[in-house]
Order: sequence, then C-alpha cells, then structure tokens
Amino acid sequence: MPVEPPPILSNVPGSFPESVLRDRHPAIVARVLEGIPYEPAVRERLGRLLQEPVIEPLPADAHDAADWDRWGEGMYGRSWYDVPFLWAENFFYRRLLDATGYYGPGPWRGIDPFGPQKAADLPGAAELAELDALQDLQEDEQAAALTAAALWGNSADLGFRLVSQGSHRVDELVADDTKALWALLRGGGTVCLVADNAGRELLPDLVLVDFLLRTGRAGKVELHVKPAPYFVSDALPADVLDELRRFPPDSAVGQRLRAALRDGALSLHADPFYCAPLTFHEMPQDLASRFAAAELTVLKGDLNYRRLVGDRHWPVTTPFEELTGYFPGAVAALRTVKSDVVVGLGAGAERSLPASWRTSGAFALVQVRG
Ligand SMILES: O=P(O)(O)OC[C@H]1O[C@](O)(CO)[C@@H](O)[C@@H]1O
Repeated sequence: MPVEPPPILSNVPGSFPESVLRDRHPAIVARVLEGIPYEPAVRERLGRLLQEPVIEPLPADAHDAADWDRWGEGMYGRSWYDVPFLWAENFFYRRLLDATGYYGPGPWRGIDPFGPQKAADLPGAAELAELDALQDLQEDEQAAALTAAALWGNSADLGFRLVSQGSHRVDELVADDTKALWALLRGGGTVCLVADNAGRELLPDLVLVDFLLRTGRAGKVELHVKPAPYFVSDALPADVLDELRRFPPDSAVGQRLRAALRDGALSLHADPFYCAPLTFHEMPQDLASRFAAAELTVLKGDLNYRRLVGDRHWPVTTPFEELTGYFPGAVAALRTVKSDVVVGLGAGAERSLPASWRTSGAFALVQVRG
C-alpha cells in the first residue's frame, strides 16, 4: 500500500473543493427553496447554515448525534474550509436535512428536499425508448452501449449541473477496463451495483441490471442506494420505484425488473453507511460480506470513487489495484471524472488533457480490480 498523501481540504484558493463550498452549496440551498415552499423557520435555518462561521454539531437530540460526534471528532468549531472536503460535503447534506426537518417530528418529516428537482429530471419517453431499443443489438454491442450509457448518465448529476454549463457528454475515457469488466461478468453469480444518481443515471443502470439478469451474466443483482436524500440527485429506494413507474406498462424491461424485484433476483439495499462521511475502508461488516460474496461490485459515480480510493492528493500514477486491494472482492468503478481524485493512469497521460479535465465532467473512466 503506497504511503498516504494528505486528505483534500477546501482551503486552497481557486481549488475545486473551495468552489464547491463557496458556490455550489449556496446554489443548492437556493434551488431547494425554489422547489419547496418551506416555512420561515426552515428558510432561516438554511440561511444560517450557509453563514455559519465555524462548524456546529448536530442538535444533541438528533437520532444520529452520537455517530456524528464520533465521525466529527476534531472538526467542530473549525472552518468548513479547513476540514477534509469529503467530511465537509457529507456533513453539509446531513445539516441540510436537519434544517429542513427531514428527521423532525413536524410536517416536513420524510420530505425529500431535492424531490422537485429529481421529479423534473425523470427520463422521458424518448430516453426510455432509446434504451429499450438496445435489446435489438448483438449481446456484446448491448454490453458496450450499456457501459457507455451508465457512464454518460453519471455526468448528469444535478449538483454538478447547477454550476456546469457543459454538454454532459463523455468525450474520452482516461482509463478503459471495459473488457476486463465484462470478462468478470460471465458466471451467473451475484453482482452488487452501488448506484449513484437517480433520473438520467439510474435509468441506464436499471437497463444494465435487466441485461445482466436477462443474459444470465448475473444470477442475482443487489442494487445499493442511499437511505436518505444526499448530494442532490442521489437515488433513494423511492426514486427507484419512481423510475420503474416511468417504463410504459408494455415495456418488457420494466416488466422484467418488477418481476425480478418480486422474485428476489433483484434486491434493494440502503445501508446507513452510504450517507456517512466515511470511505469504503470503514464499511460495516454486512456490506463487506455482501461484496466479498459477489462476483463483482460495480461502484457508480464520482463520490463512490473518492470513497473507494480515499479522498487524498494521490499522484495519478498510483496503481488502482494497490489502492483497492483492501476491497472485499472484485470491484469496478464507472465514473465521470468530476473532482480531483484520479489514480491508475500511465505516466504522462495527463499531458494531452485540458487543464480542467478533472472537473469538467467531459472525461470518464472504467477501472477494474479483479
Ligand atoms: O454524483 P457523483 O458522480 O458522485 O458526483 C458528485 C459530485 O459532487 C462532488 O462531490 C462535488 O460536490 C464531486 O465529487 C462530484 O462533482
């Protein structure tokens, strides 16, 4: 295991993490307030969260206050910019849920603050038909098209689109282990798909799940989603159901997915770990056992990548295999690059890339450790 470089903080002027805290978080709050007519007390709490000079802990009566006391040891009372970026982002979303009363006893309990944005982003008939039509292709062509669609979908997360004007199409793969990925998917065992965003990302993910089950490349699929609203568009169990309702009643894909949920070939999982400020190095035993038993675990998205390799200043040439050696079982990362952490590239690979390649959302990677 290479020597660990320091964690990424947000206090470097002009850096990407600084821009997330300074620009993206206020934009996220503004969009939440546009979408839901929250009462004045909620609006005030959200305003105060954005102005907070130093990080305050959760109220002592929050159901997970003890967890956050432990995870946040040494963080409270400091500037949001001076603590690890991964922790700061995670805690921002947890505090946002606290401010909106998501876990409270009042009327806003269980209301997804990002719900209106997610609803507006649900796929339309054209997108569904496009993916449905892939069934007519040869199997290996379907596999390639679905890998590309799953990557493309990841560039469309709502937090990212709040501040990015790009076309949201992946231009180039900076690492492409697609062949190795599909070589691992022939055995009919269990595949864990750790999903990322709802909407335009979850749709190709679901079509991919159907493909894996339909072709026998997976005997079972576990679809892992977030247990609570998180990073704006991250998928919750309710979002999976909303998405399934988008398939027309006569869609064979939709029918098969619903049948797979009913008969257990497809199962949903929403472990609290997925909303914790931790990396996969600290995953709970239940998840570790599931990943160990799976033929392959596919991690979607930028944040899962940061949690897989560690949100640190890794040189890009740090071998992916070494950093993921601890992961219990074969693992694949399918991710549009939307933050600074990238490993597993060849020496000099960056030279031909534009300066903004790590954060533009125009580059993607498929990396596998078998
Ligand atoms: O939905 P994803 O792919 O995990 O991306 C989350 C986004 O949020 C960030 O954490 C920044 O807020 C980036 O890593 C990325 O742009």
